Amino acid sequence: MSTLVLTDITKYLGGRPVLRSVTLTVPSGSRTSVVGASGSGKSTLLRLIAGFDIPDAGQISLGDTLLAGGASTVPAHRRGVGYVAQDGALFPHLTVEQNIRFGLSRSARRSTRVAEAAALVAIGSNLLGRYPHELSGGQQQRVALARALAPSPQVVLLDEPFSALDTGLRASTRRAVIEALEQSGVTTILVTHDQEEALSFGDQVAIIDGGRISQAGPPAEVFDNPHTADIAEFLGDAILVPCVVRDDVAHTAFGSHVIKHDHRGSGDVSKALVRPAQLMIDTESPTPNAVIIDVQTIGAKQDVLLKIGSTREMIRLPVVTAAPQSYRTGHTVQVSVVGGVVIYAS
Ligand SMILES: Nc1ncnc2c1ncn2[C@@H]1O[C@H](COP(=O)(O)OP(=O)(O)OP(=O)(O)O)[C@@H](O)[C@H]1O
Repeated sequence: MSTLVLTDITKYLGGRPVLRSVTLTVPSGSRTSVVGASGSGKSTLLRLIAGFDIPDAGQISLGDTLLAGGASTVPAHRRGVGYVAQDGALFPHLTVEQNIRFGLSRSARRSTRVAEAAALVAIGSNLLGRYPHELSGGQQQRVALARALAPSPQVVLLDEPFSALDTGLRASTRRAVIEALEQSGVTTILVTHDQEEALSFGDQVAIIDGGRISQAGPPAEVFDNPHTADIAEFLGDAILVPCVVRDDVAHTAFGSHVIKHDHRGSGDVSKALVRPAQLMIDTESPTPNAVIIDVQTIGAKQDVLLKIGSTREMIRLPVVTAAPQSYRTGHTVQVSVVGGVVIYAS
């Protein structure tokens, strides 16, 4: 078993706490993404797991082995942890084959491990003799993953491995990497500042903010039920509208809604989270509740700015439409919400 457990990890750098009481469990063979803004502590967390640095407090264990935080620390090269850096960090003077072989023991070098690892990341034998500069960015990242997987590590750490790739290559490389990780069954942590990447990567997403994990759980659950309004906004387009709660129903300028999750705590004034995908616009309704303030057409998409009811609330809504003329500045429409809302204290 290679379940990775971080317990109460704290790390100071330059006299400042960079990680504060971080607790996270990554079950054996599963994938977790850690997402946070620049400087939130993501790379520091990976460095501690890899063994490049040690925590000031807390423990890191892998299966039954205490890696850090005990009487002694297991050194990086004995941890069974592979690491893939942002730019792949391939050795430029070594071929693909030599790069993948680099971390293998003498006996493993003679085995079929190099060919297996290359095949796992879909690097064909025709590329094995090439040097890194003769590969595309996506191929370089896949070779870097093959090099990390070749020694059969228990854990692989990916530090923003797709961020240097352009959009199309990024999506295809990500799919190839996920497939290779799935086949190898290795426990994986990916750190990224890209919310979509984090939400689509694995079994668990952990949000890190100012060195603390603010929420962790299955991606669909975390997206559906962000514990704070800040997390809701961080994870994707969020409309937060004032609401009044009466008889366990949330009343907003859009109408009345079922409350899916209530995070008001002791606060009484509240706001409701609505995702743009929940909004329906009816241009023919006899009971309009919003007026179109501005429309911008970008190809098949329209960006519609609406003023809701008699409030001062404005919302900007991306709409895909086959009939762009439906939305005109000054027209009234009815906006309704499909599904329930999550509410927070204001
Ligand atoms: N050696 C160091 N000495 C002092 N402060 C450091 C050191 N290394 C990192 N920091 C600080 O620790 C904080 C967390 O850094 P870290 O690199 O872990 O963040 P990150 O979330 O990975 O950021 P990015 O997405 O920009 O790579 C930052 O504020 C950074 O300035």
